Amino acid sequence: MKKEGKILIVDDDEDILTAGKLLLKRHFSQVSTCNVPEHIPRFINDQHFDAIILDMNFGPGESSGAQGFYWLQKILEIKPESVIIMITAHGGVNLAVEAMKLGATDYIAKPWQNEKVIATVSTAVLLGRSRSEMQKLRETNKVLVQASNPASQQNMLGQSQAMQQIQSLIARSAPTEANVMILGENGTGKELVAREIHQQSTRAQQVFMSVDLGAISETLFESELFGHKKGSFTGAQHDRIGRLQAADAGTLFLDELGNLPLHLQAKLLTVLEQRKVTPLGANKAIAFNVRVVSATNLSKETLKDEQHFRQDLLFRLNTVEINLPPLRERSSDIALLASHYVDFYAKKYQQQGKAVKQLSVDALAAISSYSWPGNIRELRHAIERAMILSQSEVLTSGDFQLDVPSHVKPRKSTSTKEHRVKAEQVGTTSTEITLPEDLNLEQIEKNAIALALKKHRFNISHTAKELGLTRAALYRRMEKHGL
Ligand SMILES: Nc1ncnc2c1ncn2[C@@H]1O[C@H](COP(=O)(O)OP(=O)(O)OP(=O)(O)O)[C@@H](O)[C@H]1O
Repeated sequence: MKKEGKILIVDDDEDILTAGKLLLKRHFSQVSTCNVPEHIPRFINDQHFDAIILDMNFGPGESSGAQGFYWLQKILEIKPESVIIMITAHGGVNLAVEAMKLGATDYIAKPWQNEKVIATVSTAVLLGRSRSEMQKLRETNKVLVQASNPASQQNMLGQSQAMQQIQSLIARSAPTEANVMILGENGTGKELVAREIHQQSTRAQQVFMSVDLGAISETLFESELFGHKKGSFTGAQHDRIGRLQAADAGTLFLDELGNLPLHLQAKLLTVLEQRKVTPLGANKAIAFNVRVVSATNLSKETLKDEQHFRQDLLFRLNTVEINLPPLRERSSDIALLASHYVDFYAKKYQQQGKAVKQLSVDALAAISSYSWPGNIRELRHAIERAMILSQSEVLTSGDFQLDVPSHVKPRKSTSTKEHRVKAEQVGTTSTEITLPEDLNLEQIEKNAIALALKKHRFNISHTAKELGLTRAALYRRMEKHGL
């Protein structure tokens, strides 16, 4: 039976070409021949060959091998992954050895033995196919890396003294291999800082792998991070590479580190110390090389409390510590951020006929004095919401309704059909939700999420927990409702 394999034979001797083609055609799916070496570039540029069989000498009386060496190098220049077998004259082993030093894979000595030729070419074809597979994977990997570090990523804005210090800390620590821990409330921009560190590091061309430790269930922790072998647990139908290995050579961003239970902290520490990971069901550890950037909204005090966080893991991760201040402590950045997001959403909603272009002076004053418990994420959402709802070109303070989100504000209605739920029933202190008359489920969901976000000061993990959702599911719903 014929094997898959595309082979090119290059020789100026027509008898060799005919004999080679007849022999190999019986065993491989495609055999092409070329009797003029100058045509090689056209052949290999036009199509892919798993193996190329190349004569050592072209032209009568030639025996130095110079032309063979020349074309060998030329092919490798055009397609470095090419697998080349040299044809040498009887006794030309020394030349073959030279050729292999220059990158040839093997050689066939003339006169050849058919079985030996088939065996040599079969091995070369296998090698050629795996090299081109590798090449494809490398290309795919490049695209994925670019997609994971999009150029369109939001720039870090902020000119306050605090932000200038953060920028300087990033610039100094990014080019080193030091592990960095970013502390800050939810929505202060920890992930943005992590991406910035990656971008300014020597690993910028490699992958940025984000792992949301708050979103991975305890049972899946090992399989997600370390990977698993097929059959290692019920449902493991294929081998799967873990995130640590997938991040190899790049930056591993451990988000929501504070959500990791103590026993999993121990496991994480072990693999980070050993820089080796054993996938579930495997018996061999695999080395990996990552630079770790982590983030948490836990306070320094909580992190230093052994009941919450292993101190040995803390010391491993916080070689450099970056403390992102809440937005209320850098309110001089609010105007810049707000005008950036007004422009951003003006472009986004242009097509839908939204005319908003700027903030009024009173709007700017209102948002500058608000405390923004959800930080920049809340500011961003507040601007988007105001722009969606506003009918005019200028946003006023009324468009923001900053003390309580507009959709959970009590209405002064006396309708007997209106159902009111006291705030205590959903655990808030002062807000009363008004359920709409038609009990529209979408609206109720939106209200519940907005209320829970506010209650938990935009802490995504706590909000998700209270709502009985995963963090990822909560993010999806926030996106859907424009929250
Ligand atoms: N300095 C900044 N300039 C512009 N946008 C910012 C800045 N910081 C944060 N943002 C925006 O605010 C939002 C929240 O940022 P990010 O996700 O990085 O915060 P976080 O601290 O990691 O949040 P969480 O703790 O909830 O995961 C994002 O939309 C981000 O683009």
